[in-house]
Amino acid sequence: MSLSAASSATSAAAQATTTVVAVLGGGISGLAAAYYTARRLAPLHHQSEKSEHPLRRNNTRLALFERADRLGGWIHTTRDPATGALLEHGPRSIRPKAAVGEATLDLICALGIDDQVVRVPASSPAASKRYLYDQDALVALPASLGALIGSRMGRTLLARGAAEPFRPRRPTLGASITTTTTTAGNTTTTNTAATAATAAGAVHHGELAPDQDESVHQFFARRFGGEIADSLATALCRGIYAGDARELSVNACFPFLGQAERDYGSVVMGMLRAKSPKRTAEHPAFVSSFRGVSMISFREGLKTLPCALESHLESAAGVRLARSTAVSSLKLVPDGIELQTIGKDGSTATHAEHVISSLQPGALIKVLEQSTSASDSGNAALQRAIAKLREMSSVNVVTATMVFAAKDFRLPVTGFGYLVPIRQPSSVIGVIFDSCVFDMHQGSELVKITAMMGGSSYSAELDQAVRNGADAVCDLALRDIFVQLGVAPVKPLSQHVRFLENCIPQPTVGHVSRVNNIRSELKTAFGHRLHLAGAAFGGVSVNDCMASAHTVSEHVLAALSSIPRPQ
Ligand SMILES: C=Cc1c2[nH]c(c1C)Cc1[nH]c(c(CCC(=O)O)c1C)Cc1[nH]c(c(C)c1CCC(=O)O)Cc1[nH]c(c(C)c1C=C)C2
Repeated sequence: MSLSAASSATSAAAQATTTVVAVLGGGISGLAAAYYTARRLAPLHHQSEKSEHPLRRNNTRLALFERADRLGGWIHTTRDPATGALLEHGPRSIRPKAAVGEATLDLICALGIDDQVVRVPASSPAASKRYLYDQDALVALPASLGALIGSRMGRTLLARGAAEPFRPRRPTLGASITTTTTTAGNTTTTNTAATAATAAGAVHHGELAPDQDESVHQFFARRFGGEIADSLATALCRGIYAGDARELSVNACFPFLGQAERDYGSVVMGMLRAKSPKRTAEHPAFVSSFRGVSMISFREGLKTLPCALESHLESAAGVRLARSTAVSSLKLVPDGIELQTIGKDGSTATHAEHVISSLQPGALIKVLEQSTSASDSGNAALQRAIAKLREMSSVNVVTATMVFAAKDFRLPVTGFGYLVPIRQPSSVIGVIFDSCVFDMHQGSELVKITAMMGGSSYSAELDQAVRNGADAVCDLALRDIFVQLGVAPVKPLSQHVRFLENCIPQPTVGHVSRVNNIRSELKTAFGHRLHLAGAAFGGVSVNDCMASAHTVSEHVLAALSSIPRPQ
């Protein structure tokens, strides 16, 4: 479909406002998708100023719809009125590593917020020291080879690691995998038929050709043994997904592990030989200045990034940011998609040539349930997409950030924080030592920690505490934290609790094929005009969200084939 055909409004959409691209959702994925798309549409908009080019007639080239009145989604930074400490209620750091991290650095530079970046050097304790609270003891995760050899965990890991290259590869498709694991003294034997997965398409979660899938726990148990699976693997899955290693997919969560096994027959060998793909930086001097940097944030916290994207888009010609506006349905029409939106001024129709959804699966299902394709086969595909989306799940996380006076409370160790494996009874799944990581976000007279609770281990006890209010949640967290840290109980100066509903999508076993399936059904239902971005479809880190937004934006721009690429 040519751009000119697409931008001439149909009779059905005669009353509708028009746009070339509509973005659903104004979290970091939606903002990044809007930014990358608008940036590439902008040169054409200027070129078309003196012409009758459809983009000129179509004054809005990009519209973003967000149900809330605030943009930024889970990235939410505030200041504690009591102590002045900076509070991150969602993600709190970005890793400037690998291609996705470098792309974020380029974006930071392009947005002109490079002078506000704060850095955590890889050599600092915050970057190099992490702990496990396992079997009633706080143990350091070995950071160096020397430390690794000296530690009990290191010896287990080394013994397993040395044996790992000689362990057999995963059985082939259709064969069954038998895993024996030991959890809290109980031995469980799981016999799982290897899941067949299609290899179509590529998202971050599935750049591999996932011919088979298994849980992260099964993978670790098979390659390194039940002890490592029960301790390290369950803690790792909590520390990234607040999830359960027995349910999460190894192909989706740690694609490089399966790839290493496929390519080299061994994770250890694969890791030793792994080469990260080369990427050409847009701002090479800035990007290379982050060698030896492990994590970054901004002087005023992570909100600096969505706020900069928002102000950039606000001032860009032809871009409309519709806050407090929910999309209620989509309808495939001959030359695009007609969106029904509900805002402060009531219901409106918008005609878009392409739609990028960054909505979470739950919100997308609600929209799709009210939507229609153009044919019976399209509507059947739409129903199949909804059914597959319903198979996706996410978890609720409760965060409790507590600020103490440094004179009353000292952490017994420095570092990033600690994780609690599933086998260890605990009300917290992990604790971040915020003031060790970004000391500039609160004065040196304050100590700030964040307890992470819930996720796949959301308990009745936590639920009751949530119902009883913030003090009850903090009391529950501190009851265990003081014991785990081996310090005397002390009252915080201030405490802040957030209930983050469905905040982390869970890429469970079969995720890669599920996502490929949903994408393909939606292509049928919406004639290749509806595109998916966001953490549930492309990876949970801030970097992944922005990288998947970039990829989707490139697909849309390629589809708008009559738009010339800027020189
Ligand atoms: C205890 C709960 C959680 C902690 N962080 C998160 C949860 C649910 C969320 C989270 N952590 C990571 C990501 C990916 C994005 C990124 O910044 O790279 C997300 C969404 C990163 C991460 N955190 C830990 C590890 C091993 C990783 C993978 C990347 C890396 O190797 O650096 C460990 C970890 N997470 C938490 C703690 C307390 C902890 C270790 C001590 C908190």
